[in-house]
Amino acid sequence: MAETRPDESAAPDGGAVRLAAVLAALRDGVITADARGCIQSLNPAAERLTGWPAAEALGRPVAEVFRLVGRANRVSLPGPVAEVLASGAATAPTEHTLLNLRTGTELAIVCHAVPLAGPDGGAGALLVFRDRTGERDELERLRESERQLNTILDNVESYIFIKDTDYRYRYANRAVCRLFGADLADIVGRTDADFLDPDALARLHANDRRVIEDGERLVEEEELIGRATGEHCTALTVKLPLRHPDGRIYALCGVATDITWQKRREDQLRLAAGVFDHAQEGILITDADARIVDINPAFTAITGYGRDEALGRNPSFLKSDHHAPEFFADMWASVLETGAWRGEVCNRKKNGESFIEMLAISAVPARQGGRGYFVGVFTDITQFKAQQQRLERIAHYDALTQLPNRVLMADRLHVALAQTRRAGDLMAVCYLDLDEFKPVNDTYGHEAGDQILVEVASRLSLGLRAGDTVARLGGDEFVILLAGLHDLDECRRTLDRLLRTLAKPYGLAGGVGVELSASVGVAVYPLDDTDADTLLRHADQSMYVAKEAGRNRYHLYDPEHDRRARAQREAISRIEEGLLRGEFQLHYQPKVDMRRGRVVGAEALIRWQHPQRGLLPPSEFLPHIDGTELARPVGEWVIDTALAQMAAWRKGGLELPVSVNVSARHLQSPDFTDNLARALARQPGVPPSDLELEILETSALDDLLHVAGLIDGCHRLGVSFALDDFGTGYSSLSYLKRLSAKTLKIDQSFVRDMLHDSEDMAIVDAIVGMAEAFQRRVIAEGVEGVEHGVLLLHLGCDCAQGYAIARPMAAAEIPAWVANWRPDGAWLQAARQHCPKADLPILIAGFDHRHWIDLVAAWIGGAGVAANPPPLNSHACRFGRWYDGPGLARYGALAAFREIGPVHERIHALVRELATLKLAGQDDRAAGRVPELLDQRNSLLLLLERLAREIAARAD
Ligand SMILES: Nc1nc2c(ncn2[C@@H]2O[C@H](COP(=O)(O)OP(=O)(O)OP(=O)(O)O)[C@@H](O)[C@H]2O)c(=O)[nH]1
Repeated sequence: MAETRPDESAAPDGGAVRLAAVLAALRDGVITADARGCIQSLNPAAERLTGWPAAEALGRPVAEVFRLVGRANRVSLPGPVAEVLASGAATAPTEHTLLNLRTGTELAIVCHAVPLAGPDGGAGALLVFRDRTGERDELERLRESERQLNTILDNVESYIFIKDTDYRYRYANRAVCRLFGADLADIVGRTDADFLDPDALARLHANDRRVIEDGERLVEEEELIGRATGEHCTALTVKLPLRHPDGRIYALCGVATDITWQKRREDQLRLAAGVFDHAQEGILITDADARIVDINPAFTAITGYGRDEALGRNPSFLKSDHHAPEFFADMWASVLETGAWRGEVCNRKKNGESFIEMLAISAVPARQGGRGYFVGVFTDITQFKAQQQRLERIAHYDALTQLPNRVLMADRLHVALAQTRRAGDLMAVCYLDLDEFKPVNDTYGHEAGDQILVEVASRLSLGLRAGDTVARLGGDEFVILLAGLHDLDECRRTLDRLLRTLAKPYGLAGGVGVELSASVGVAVYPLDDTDADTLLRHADQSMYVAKEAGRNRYHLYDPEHDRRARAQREAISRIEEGLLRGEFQLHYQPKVDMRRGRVVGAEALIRWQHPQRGLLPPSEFLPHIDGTELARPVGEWVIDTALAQMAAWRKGGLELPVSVNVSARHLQSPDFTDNLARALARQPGVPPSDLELEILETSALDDLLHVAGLIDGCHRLGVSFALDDFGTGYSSLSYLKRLSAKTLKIDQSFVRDMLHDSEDMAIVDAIVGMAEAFQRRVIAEGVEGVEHGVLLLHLGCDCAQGYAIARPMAAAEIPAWVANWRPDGAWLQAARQHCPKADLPILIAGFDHRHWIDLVAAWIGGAGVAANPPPLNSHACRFGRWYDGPGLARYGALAAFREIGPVHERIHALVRELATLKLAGQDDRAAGRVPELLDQRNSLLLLLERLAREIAARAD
């Protein structure tokens, strides 16, 4: 702005007028102030800008009219006039905000002041200011617009950049910065070589040159790969030259859009289209209304229908009559409900041929606004199905008879079993095997055999109900499943009918007729309540029973019999295991000569030290192996062990003969004698004569002659035999005669009861007599009381074995027992005394009385009255019955006999007294009188002895 110098005007009037005109014309406000800072003049622009008319403003301080506030902080400022007046120097133009007091309007101004000499010669100041509000707003608008542009540029996905003619970046938006991994400041001034992968550089540069040098506008696809970030994209780049107004190119502007995703999508679509076109599977696409909208070439290849024939139609035009309408209804229900369906469909081709396809339908959900569609993919599996059916036939049917084979039969059996369980009726599994089929084959040839098998299959099939199954397992074996039976009779009737049918002649070529029969094993569920496999096995087992029973019959499986047989097998195998594990041991029961007071031997008795059940007697396990193969190894173990024990005792100075029990099975094993010889040889210190073999007289020695020979063979080795349990068999006499056993062992049942059973005594007496007659030794088993021994001695049997002598004991206890054993006094006395057999009843009457007294004493001494008392009537006790009966008849004439009666009566009277006391609860008083009772007993026994002596004396 030009300085106003009114005081320097050469022509006051003209100059003043011109000056006023100039001032009036100026757009800048001009204010002059005197040295005090009061306004001297202001031009119209100043009036307008400050809002102060000159008339009001003149004379006022400048600061009142021209009020300045800071642009940023809005604090009032002193203004340039004050500065000039204070400093005397001009101020530089400064931008401010001028507040116009009058209007409240805020203006942006630029102002400066210069010193000014007033007309009075005093100092003053000239203030010049211009309204810049319009310019400032424009600038603000420009800045705002730039900010917006940057925001847009930085937030678009596209890469936007400007390069100068040296191909250096002048601008890059944030997308570019991201791709380059650099800030804008680091990009500006650099070239692509600094940021992009070298591979793409040459092509990019060529494009840039076409724009910069040739002025072309390019639209190109470019690969952009950030060197630092590795970020990669395919971009569609638009590059255009930027020109000066004169047309010169000064820069290149590029906008690159990332089309990577679109490219991929395009690739995918291309791929999908390729798959669609080249797939082997037929593909059809329908709209939501099931109208075909597309098919692929394979569809045409499979069905024969071209696009024109298929498009717009419902796929049901392919359907055959194979499926019911419900099939398709279900199919679509599944597609709509689950979005998919998969299965086999039989359709019809254009040429009318039906084919089977494996079809998968998928519902493709609707996009926004759309209705979705369905895709069906199918493969022609007709060939495969045919092959599968062929294989299935081979796998499940017998090629010769066309009957179900074992596999299909097993399947049917499982199903039938489940049905039977549900229905609660019976099912029979019948295992049928032709009888003597091999000879038919051998005689008439394999082909004839085949013909018969086919005929058998046919007869069986025709003879059954629809629900039954007949299957051929192979060879001449068939299985028949009879389901829904109400009772066993129904099963029997069917089997009888089948057997009759099969027994009819089979006609062969040349008029030959062959007759055949069959054997059938039958397991009936649920009588045999087991699983399918086991039923079949049981039927098979029963078929063998039918064969063994004579063929041409059926045999029903018996579960209980099988259970017992199984238990038996398990027991045998456990015993075998026990033998291997050394769980068996021998105990020894001494045998004595009661007359001479000598121990004459011991019987070895097997025991099983069972790990769980403890020590088991032979009755617990030997019956299981009786007659089995295992009898031999167990028997051999017994002989070996007994011989080893005898050798051990001998070493300790005890020479004790031992007898062992030998089972019939063991004895009759072919190499028995040889094995025995080897066992003896293993113990050379033991004389064979010390070993005695006890064989059961009852053990059904089938072949007496053979056994007799065996016994003789063993005798030659020096080993003797005893017939055990003698008297219990049917042909004891015959055995005695035929077998050269040295010893007879009287069975303990006779010995035990002979005191009370005169018949048993008679048997014992007879056996002793026989032994004497045949010159055999005799020994009694089961001697449980001293009286048994006494009676045996009187009967002439000196040797005995039994609990009254010793129980079986461990081998280690035997030497001490032998050393300490003494015979009972009664035996020694009986040995000295001769008692005619006819008078032995006196002896027995004595035993009876003694026994009765023992019972009475025990009853009286026992607590309470729980047990019944022995017979109290003197004629009811065994002694009384003898006395009144046989005794009176034989000895009634003897005084010694008659004396006995009153004593016997007194004893009974006393016992009745004691019983009364006991029953009255006076147990102690009753017990206190027992010695009195024993005294009276002794008196009676003395009288009996006297009677015996008297009789003996008379006999002498
Ligand atoms: N023809 C013919 N024979 C067969 C076939 N399969 C097996 N065999 C014969 O059938 C016979 C079966 O005989 P077996 O059941 O063992 O004996 P079997 O003579 O019937 O005597 P048992 O069954 O004891 O009454 C054998 O000779 C086999 O060679 C076949 O497919 N065709």
